[in-house]
Amino acid sequence: MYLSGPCSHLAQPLKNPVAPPESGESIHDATCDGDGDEEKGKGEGNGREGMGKEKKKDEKEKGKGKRKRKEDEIGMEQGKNENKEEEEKVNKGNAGGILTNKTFSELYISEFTAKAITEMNYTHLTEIQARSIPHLMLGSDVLGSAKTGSGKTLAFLIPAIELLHKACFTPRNGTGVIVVCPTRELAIQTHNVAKELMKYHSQTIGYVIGGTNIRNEANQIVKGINLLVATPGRLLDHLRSTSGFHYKRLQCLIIDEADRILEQNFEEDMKQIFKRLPSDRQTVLFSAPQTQKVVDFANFTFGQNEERQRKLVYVGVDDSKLKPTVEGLQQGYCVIPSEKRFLVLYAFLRRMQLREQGVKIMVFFSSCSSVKFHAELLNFFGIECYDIHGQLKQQKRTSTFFRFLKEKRGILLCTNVAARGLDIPDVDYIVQYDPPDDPKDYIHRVGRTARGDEGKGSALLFLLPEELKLLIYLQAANISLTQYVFSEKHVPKSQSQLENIVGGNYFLNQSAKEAYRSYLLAYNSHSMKDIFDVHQLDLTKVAASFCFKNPPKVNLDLESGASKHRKMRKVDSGKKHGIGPSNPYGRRARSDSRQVARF
Ligand SMILES: Nc1ncnc2c1ncn2[C@@H]1O[C@H](COP(=O)(O)OP(=O)(O)OP(=O)(O)O)[C@@H](O)[C@H]1O
Repeated sequence: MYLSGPCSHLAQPLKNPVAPPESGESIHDATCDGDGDEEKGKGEGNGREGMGKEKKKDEKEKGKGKRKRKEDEIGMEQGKNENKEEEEKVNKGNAGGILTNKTFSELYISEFTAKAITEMNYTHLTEIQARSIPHLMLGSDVLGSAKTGSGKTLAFLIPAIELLHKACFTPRNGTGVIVVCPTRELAIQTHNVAKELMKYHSQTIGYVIGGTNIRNEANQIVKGINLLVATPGRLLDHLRSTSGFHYKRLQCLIIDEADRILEQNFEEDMKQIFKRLPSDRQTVLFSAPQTQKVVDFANFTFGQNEERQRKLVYVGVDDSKLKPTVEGLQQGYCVIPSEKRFLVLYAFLRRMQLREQGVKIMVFFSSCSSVKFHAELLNFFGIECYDIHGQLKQQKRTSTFFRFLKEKRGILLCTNVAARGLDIPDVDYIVQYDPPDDPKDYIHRVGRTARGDEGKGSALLFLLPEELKLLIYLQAANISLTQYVFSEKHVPKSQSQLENIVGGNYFLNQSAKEAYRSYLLAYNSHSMKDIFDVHQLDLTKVAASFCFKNPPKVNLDLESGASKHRKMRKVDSGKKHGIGPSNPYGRRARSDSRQVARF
């Protein structure tokens, strides 16, 4: 069931009807970055075929209480009713996968979009798509949440493109849809997916992100970009200073990874953005589940507007499922003393590299300096790897990202800048060399693997003995990890043995010191430092992992922090929690029947 013809109208009237199109007017690609790199990654992750045919009734909704609480908080009466009906209508189309039995051909969408979807090899909708697209197409404000890798991008892009199509937007009408993404790479990737979906449409598309030439972007914006993907800071810059930016007819504002937008301290920018954009637009928020932040964000977005809050439709796909990570993900941790961490990482990557079939690995660190240093060191030792972090020039960041995206095998060292939303095909392993900030960060990092329908992957968390308490916090978020122990025979005994293996003699430079310093800083300013035994860190051992025989002097300026910790130590003295390598989740209550598998 496709709607054909360029100007069929929405079931509900548009909020800001646009002027009729001028004949012959169109800019087919208003992409704002001269660097053609983003094109290379186009469609990489979209060729998933083999949609399951097996039909299986979905489990009845569980845990309604939890969702009810969320709904009450932001007054989503309408959403509650519609969700119930939707859940009953949408049945799973494949066991263990993310697809439903609903097909794209059942959607009331234009033939242009339908043709593009077919060419992208999508036939069935995922659950979040099946449940949110109908509401979005009716023009409702929607708050959508579903696990990582479950197809949220298409869920908001398809209705947005249909909206522009039905309203017959032309460049002259300016911007009709804005998609806000928290990171530059995610913005580029979202733009690429939208571009592929809009291949047969006449509407224009572009993106604006920090770190690129603002004047080139402004020139494109002035020509008219109907669907604009943007990072918040750069969007605000254009709203403030690009005089020909025509956004008064904006129909829809979409915010992807909404919780992250608040975390990254974009609140002020977002407030300014909301103030400038027409208030009668449709507003759409998408995020991973398990996050109170999204509810906060809905409150923040709609403020005092009770009417809007009441009408907001909440589509929470995985709220009733206990596990916040996907089925195809195998997850474990290993306890490694600091002086051995690099050696274990080296041994792990070396073994993976020797595998015949290509293996794709992402390794997360807590700071840019650490990524830089470890990339330098691993490349020196003959383990080729890419690196992405916030201190790289945007052009390098973008080109590295797309190179890794295309690789069949390879290693990417990164900070959390690569943790959210990025859809990198076929990542086999996520290694967390430094711990995540909190369970939510953990979920997003491991969400870079096992993506899409029946995706599979593994995640390995490196923990120092001082960091074991983190497992309790993960457990509280229903994330239970298996313990793995590295066989010592594969791990070089010491750094000097490693040097002998590669026959090299590398010199210590400023980057080692920088990395060591930022490691200590990250450790001390970690948002969950309260749960780490920071004061027990043995600096000599930590320094050894950065190739120093003796800890170098670094100025951390942590006087107050240190005394706070000493005080905390007094309060939290002894081993009340009972955590140790043999009992990583701490003392158990009698009723606790958790199983911890060990090897
Ligand atoms: N209907 C579909 N059928 C098959 N595959 C799909 C479908 N929709 C999306 N996918 C695939 O699933 C993968 C994940 O999609 P997407 O990036 O939209 O997930 P997400 O929910 O936004 O994840 P995150 O929360 O990490 O941002 C992509 O590779 C995409 O091509």
